[in-house]
Amino acid sequence: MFTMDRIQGVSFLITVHFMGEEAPVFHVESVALESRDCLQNSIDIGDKTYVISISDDPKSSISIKILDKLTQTWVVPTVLGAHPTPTKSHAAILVNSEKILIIEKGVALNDFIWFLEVDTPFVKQQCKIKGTEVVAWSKGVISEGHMPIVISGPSGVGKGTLIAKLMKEFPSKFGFSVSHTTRSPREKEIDGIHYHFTERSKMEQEISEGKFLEFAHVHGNLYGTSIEAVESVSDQGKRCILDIDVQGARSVRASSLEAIFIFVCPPSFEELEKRLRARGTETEEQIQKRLKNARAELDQSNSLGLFDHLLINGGLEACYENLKKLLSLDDGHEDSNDSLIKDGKAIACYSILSKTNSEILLQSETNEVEKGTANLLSLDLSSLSGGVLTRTFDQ
Ligand SMILES: Nc1ncnc2c1ncn2[C@@H]1O[C@H](COP(=O)(O)OP(=O)(O)OP(=O)(O)O)[C@@H](O)[C@H]1O
Ligand SMILES: Nc1nc2c(ncn2[C@@H]2O[C@H](COP(=O)(O)O)[C@@H](O)[C@H]2O)c(=O)[nH]1
Repeated sequence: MFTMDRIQGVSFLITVHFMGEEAPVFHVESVALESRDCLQNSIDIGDKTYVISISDDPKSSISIKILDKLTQTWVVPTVLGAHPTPTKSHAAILVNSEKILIIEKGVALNDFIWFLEVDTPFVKQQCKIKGTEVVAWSKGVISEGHMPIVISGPSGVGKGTLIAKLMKEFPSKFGFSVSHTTRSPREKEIDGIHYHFTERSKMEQEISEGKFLEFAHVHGNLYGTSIEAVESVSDQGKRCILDIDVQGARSVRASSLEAIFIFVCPPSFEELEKRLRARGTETEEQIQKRLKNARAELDQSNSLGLFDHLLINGGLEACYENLKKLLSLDDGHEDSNDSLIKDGKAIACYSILSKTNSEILLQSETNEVEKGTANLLSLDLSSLSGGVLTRTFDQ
């Protein structure tokens, strides 16, 4: 049976402080830290205590037990998601009432930050579906530069064309989230590459099993993004691109996947119709349906807090350049943490130094300075709750 993997997409910004540069800022308002690097950590949230222990079972690296303090009963929850790499020592700290941050020691540098989701919307939904206590692992992704990108816009506006250009120019940086759909393949579409073409009943079954991050009825068919589709892109160390409709974008916004949301607009409705017809992939009836839906999607593009960027696809080259600009790909910009992330072989040895409402500060315990890696890492907690991104309107 398919086991559900959680998305490695709960991302947060990390500021890297190098020794010998700015003196580190210590926060007077830091909470007293109860976290220790050890085999077992326990975290209190409301009436529950979450006990996080190194497991004897080699299949699950860390085991979770929950103590209900009112009834003094223990529950072993259903644990969803790809588990952290087995390790000998970890530290845990409460981020907020929804998530516990786990810092693993002695694992690859790109694999040491994990969240145990205990009461996120995703976990609440899964509790309802399964009728049991549920917790879910999600992996911390370092920096906004690795956040998945959600691209929406009316049918025929050029989303697929823009994505294809991006993937062609940056094949090792981006990976496409292959959606499932119940629509029939077009002439040149390949199963598993453009879509996973599937039967409605099979897809509905998998949706009910919680295997989908989002799904929507679009132009008379069912479309959806499986958790595995996003997970398999991040497993390749690539930034995931999702081409989904506005309903799907809304669902992703409400999920625990931190992403950048871009809406692509046509220069005019007439031009949209022209492109849709010129593509020649739909019947007249389907074109009419897609144009009708396009009006509704365009109306929703301004929904408060939904899209971070609106891109107008007038001239293709100009629009593509704007897309690259807003993804900081135009100026040789290299993410400040890339040196840290690329070195998957380096071993993490960070402990939790301080926590405020807005950040958690980690300190390296080894002398990483000579190796050129970070001595202090600041985890920006504001981006854990949706990340306020600047709203740009590109022409
Ligand atoms: N800027 C542009 N100027 C003119 N034609 C364009 C432009 N961008 C894309 N096109 C053309 O418009 C048609 C629709 O583009 P595309 O298939 O990429 O749209 P889409 O938004 O992915 O549609 P759908 O949501 O239906 O998959 C294609 O034939 C493409 O070559
Ligand atoms: N909500 C979702 N929408 C999706 C997904 N995959 C594609 N789409 C959107 O569907 C329309 C039509 O696509 P087409 O390939 O039939 O032309 C388009 O707007 C896509 O963005 C998905 O997984 N979820």
